[in-house]
Amino acid sequence: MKSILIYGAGGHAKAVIDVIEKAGECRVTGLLDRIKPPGTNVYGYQVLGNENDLAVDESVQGLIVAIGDNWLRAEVAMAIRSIRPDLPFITAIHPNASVARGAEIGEGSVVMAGAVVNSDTRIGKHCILYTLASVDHDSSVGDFVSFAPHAATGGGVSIGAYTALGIGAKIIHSVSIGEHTVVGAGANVLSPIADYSVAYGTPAREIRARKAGERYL
Ligand SMILES: CC(=O)SCCNC(=O)CCNC(=O)[C@H](O)C(C)(C)COP(=O)(O)OP(=O)(O)OC[C@H]1O[C@@H](n2cnc3c(N)ncnc32)[C@H](O)[C@@H]1OP(=O)(O)O
Repeated sequence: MKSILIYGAGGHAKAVIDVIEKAGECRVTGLLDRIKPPGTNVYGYQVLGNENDLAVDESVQGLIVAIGDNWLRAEVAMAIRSIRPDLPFITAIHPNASVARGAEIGEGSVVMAGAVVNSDTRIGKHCILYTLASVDHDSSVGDFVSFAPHAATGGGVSIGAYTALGIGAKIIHSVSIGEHTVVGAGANVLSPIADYSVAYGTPAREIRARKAGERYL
C-alpha cells in the first residue's frame, strides 16, 4: 500500500481523508499545511510540516492537495511540483462513486461518495467532484475545476479550467462554461457562460466579471 501525504488540514482535507480511507489503496502518513503548526491533530492525523519538508522526505510515495479553493489548490500543486517533480499526485475515488467505461480522471482529482462520471467524460487534473456531483457522458472538465455537492451536467458539456460550480447548480446538455468562472448555488444554466464571470439564477445570467483567484467560498 502506498504511503501518502495530504496537503491541507481543514474541513475539505477531512472529506478527502474519508475518501482515501474508504478506497483503501493508500495509507495516509500525515498532513502538510502552511497554517496549522506541526503536531496539530486533524481527524486522527498529525500535521508534519509544510511543502518545504517534502524536499527531504524520501519515504513519501504520493500526495494529494486537499484545499477546496480552486486557485489556492493550483498554487500549492504547482509549488509542490517544483519542489518534488518526481512525486506522483494520487487520484482519490470513493468506492460508492461511479466512473463509467471510457471516462478519465486526471491526477490529483478527488471523486466523493455518490458522484457519477459517465461514459467517455474527461475530468482534468486536481478537480473535486463533491458528494453526489454528476458529469454526464462525453463531457470535458478542465484542470482545477470543482463541482459542489449535487452540481450536475447533461451530456456533452464543457467546463473551463479553474471554474467552480456551486451546490446544486445544473448545466443542460451541450453547453459550455468558460474558465475561471463561478456558477452560483442552485443555478440552472441553459446557455453558454463566458470566461471570468459569476453567473447564477434560473435561467442563469452572467451577473458580473471576476478575476483569476478571486475568493468565492
Ligand atoms: C462541501 C462544500 O461546502 S462545497 C461549497 C458549497 N458552496 C457553494 O456552492 C457556494 C456557491 N456560492 C454562491 O452561490 C455565492 O452566492 C456566489 C459565489 C455566487 C456569490 O456571488 P456574489 O456576486 O459575491 O454575490 P453576493 O453574495 O454579493 O450577493 C449578491 C446578491 O446576489 C444574491 N445571490 C448570491 N448568490 C446567489 C445564487 N446562487 N442564486 C441566487 N441569488 C444569489 C444574493 O442573495 C444577493 O442578493 P441581494 O443583493 O438581493 O441581497
